[in-house]
Amino acid sequence: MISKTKDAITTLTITRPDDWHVHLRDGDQLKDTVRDISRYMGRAIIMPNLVPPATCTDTALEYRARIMAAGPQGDFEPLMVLYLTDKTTPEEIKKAKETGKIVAAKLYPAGATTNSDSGVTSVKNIYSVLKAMQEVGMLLLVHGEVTDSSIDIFDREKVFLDTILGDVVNDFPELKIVLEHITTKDAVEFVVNAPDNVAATITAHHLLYNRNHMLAGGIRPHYYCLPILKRNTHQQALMAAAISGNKKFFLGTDSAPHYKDKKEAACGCAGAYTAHAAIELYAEAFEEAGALDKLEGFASHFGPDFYGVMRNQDTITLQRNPWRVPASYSLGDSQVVPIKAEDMIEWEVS
Ligand SMILES: NC(=O)N[C@@H](CC(=O)O)C(=O)O
Ligand SMILES: [Zn+2]
Ligand SMILES: [Zn+2]
Repeated sequence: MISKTKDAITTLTITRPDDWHVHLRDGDQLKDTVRDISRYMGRAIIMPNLVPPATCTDTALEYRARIMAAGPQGDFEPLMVLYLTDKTTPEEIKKAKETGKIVAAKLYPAGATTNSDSGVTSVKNIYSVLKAMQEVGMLLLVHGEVTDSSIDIFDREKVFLDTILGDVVNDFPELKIVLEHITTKDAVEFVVNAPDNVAATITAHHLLYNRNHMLAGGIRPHYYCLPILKRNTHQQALMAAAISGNKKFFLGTDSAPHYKDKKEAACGCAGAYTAHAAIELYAEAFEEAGALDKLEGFASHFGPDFYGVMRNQDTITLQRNPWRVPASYSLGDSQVVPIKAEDMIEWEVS
């Protein structure tokens, strides 16, 4: 439901959204990340790239218990994910699935991103695991970048699609696959042309920004994330996909906090924090594209439909009420600098 005064839309009520890709970290950071994610998200897919990673059923369930102990608001439900390694077994997949609390497993090519060193060194090493996932109906979530140092960082997503993911899609026709945080026109086309068991998440920051925001007029480390921001033509292709109404594209923030001093460093960490204003940032992007009416499908319908779970039954309301984002938020015993720090956000969730 949309209300207008004169021409501007002032309130927007949508089915409660879910976040299909988020990093909550662990330890004393959980009180902060869990507070933010559970403000209005119904459910979230919790990424397992902890130190050490959540590679088995027991560690994933223990992590879930720590998230619940951090005191989420409302009926927030964390959906857990197993971190795949070369050593993951089909038996572990079956055990995880039987818990009902672990809904997916994550393929990190070893070395591709933050805390991915224990990831998979060759997708062939996990073919028996992918077969088991296909059989039991567990989703495969993919960080889609090659790690070959000879491949330019701006090409790593496309090369992954061409040399790795295409074969996986062909070899496992019944396996549900989510290509996470897509960043290129090539990825949009790959997903559009793939069968219905292949979908993708899109972050708010890849809709709002391109590599100029990170690199023109000074280097801005808080925009540095992986896959890296691309040129504006790719940003436009992502926006077109997000507002297309195509059910294969849905919300996954990839909100990934790192301490301020770890970002503002000679060798800064990859990851952007957006959970302080997740749906608000998407609303800005959709409004800029003149497509606020497409936000609900993307944020609240297509994700649960693809995962095969019920849509949330209640709603949230966004109001036009511009507010200034703080310079930083507390994160554990330190600080995180959020996206749009000290800048204005147009929308507020009431
Ligand atoms: N996206 C990022 O730049 N970083 C994520 C890892 C990931 O999702 O690839 C993180 O955990 O910090
Ligand atoms: Zn990733
Ligand atoms: Zn991520």
